[in-house]
Amino acid sequence: LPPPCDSEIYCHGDLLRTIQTAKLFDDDKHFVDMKLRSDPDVVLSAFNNLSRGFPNAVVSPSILRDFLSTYFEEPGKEFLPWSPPDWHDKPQFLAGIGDTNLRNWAEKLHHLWKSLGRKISEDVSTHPQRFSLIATPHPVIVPGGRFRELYYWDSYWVINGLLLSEMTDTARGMIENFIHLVNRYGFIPNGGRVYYERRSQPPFLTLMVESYYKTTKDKEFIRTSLPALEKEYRFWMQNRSVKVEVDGRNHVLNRFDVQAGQPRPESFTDDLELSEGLTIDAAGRLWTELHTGAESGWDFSSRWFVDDQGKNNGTLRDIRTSQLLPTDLNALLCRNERTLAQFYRILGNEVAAARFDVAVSVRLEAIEAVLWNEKQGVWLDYSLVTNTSHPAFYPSNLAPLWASCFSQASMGPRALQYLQASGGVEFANGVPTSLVDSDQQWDYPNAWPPLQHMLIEGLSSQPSDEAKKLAFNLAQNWIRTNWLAYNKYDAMFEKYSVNGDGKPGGGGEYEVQLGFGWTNGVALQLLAQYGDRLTSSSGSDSSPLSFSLHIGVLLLTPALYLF
Ligand SMILES: OC[C@H]1O[C@H](O[C@H]2O[C@H](CO)[C@@H](O)[C@H](O)[C@H]2O)[C@H](O)[C@@H](O)[C@@H]1O
Repeated sequence: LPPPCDSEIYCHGDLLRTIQTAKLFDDDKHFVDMKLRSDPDVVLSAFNNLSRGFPNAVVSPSILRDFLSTYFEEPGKEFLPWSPPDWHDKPQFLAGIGDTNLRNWAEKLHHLWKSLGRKISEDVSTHPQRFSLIATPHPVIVPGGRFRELYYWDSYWVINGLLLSEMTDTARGMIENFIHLVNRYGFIPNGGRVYYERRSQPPFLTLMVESYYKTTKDKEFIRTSLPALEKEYRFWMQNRSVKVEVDGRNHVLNRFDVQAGQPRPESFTDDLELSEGLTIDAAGRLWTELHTGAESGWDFSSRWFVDDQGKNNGTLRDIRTSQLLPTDLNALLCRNERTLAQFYRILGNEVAAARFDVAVSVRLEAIEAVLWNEKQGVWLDYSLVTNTSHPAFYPSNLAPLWASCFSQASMGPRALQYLQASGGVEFANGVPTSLVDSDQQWDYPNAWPPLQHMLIEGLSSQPSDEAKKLAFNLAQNWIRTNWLAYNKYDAMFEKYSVNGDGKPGGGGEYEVQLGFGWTNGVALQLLAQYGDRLTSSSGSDSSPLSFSLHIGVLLLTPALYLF
């Protein structure tokens, strides 16, 4: 299997292994974000000379540090400070927020775009071989903290926030960057670094264009974007789809599936340590699945663990993301297909629109046959190992509601019942990513902004008052959590804990990050949608009693959640 990219500095080879395993930095991402002072051949030959001076010996950390300061620059040098020129005071949506505390806070969130804007230095385009950063034609809004570069699915919520902030030029520039990346790679990499080059993230480009169109009504932008949107769609259908037979009928659904058989450069030692004791083949399979888990955006989660018996169980060593058909990815592709049909219709191209109508019908049939679980009354990830559903609760089980991709009207109310009985909406500080406390960051007790938003949007689009009320309660809980944390820490976080009011999330392989692109985007969207009703002072109807009972059950009987 190929390495994560071709670069012998940033993606494979002795230099990468030596520096990362010497653990000179707290975070492996530090080294692979450093800029070269000379071209790679010069640096590689200097490194070979250096190691030749120490036959059979480990080069000492101080010599490696000297080597790094001679040949590399600290991360971050590839950007110039950039304040988006279309930023202006008091975008209209602020006036719709009734609660004065929340309105003032929303204004501060609107200000944060200025601190997250980055312009890429021209040096990156003229000497690409000296950078791990991938040059894009327009400036970007980054998530923040260690995430110094653009990220794919994060940018959907960032762009929605920018559009509310009336920063349409910045939003358009970000979309054009992604179009540029599709044209260059045939798909959009996970993020703007060469070490993300072999994997993508959940495909949100079509929905970014939809958001931009809804704000600007710019048909011409749809026309110019469509070839790239089609190209990305083809990538997912040709490289990330699989045939599955259920009840004697074949269906095609999508999965995450990356071909890169070495440790992730930005988490090199984590991946190496995780593979200790495995054969070379088994280690290669594990690394491939780690890349695949990262492609899902849920890196990492017990959602992807499959033990020897094929059960949704185990630890990170049991990660088998490629062996699952995820509900959310398929709901997203269904929404993409429907949106592409609408785009073609807007442009008057009925033939192309009909092609995507057919894709939607085929997908709806597959979602019903493979992902809908009649017993639980919800959609569940489907295992290619056991040909059965994975029964645990994840907010992603409700993604077809968000995408409006279900074939029978009764499925909406049944999914609502499932959600209410699942235990997932009992928490006053957000909906956890799962009910399994695995110490991975995409698991209990962490709650992530995009998942809250998809759930709330899905519920609020349902016809029933009950679903709409739940959507509002979840929005109120989430805003309260973000707001309390902001007051305590003067910061927005990439994720929060459902335990404790205004507590940042944790777990996983890096410290919780501040900034934070998608968190700000989601908070602004909820403040705009529910601004007349949200308050800074109260929670929702969640009862503390059911919360503590739930925690009791969670800690005492984890096996319950496996069936
Ligand atoms: O370095 C570890 C991993 O970090 C990223 O993943 C997390 O942050 C991203 C940016 O906010 C987010 O898109 C992703 O969902 C998070 O899990 C990176 O995307 C991973 O590829 C990387 O391995």
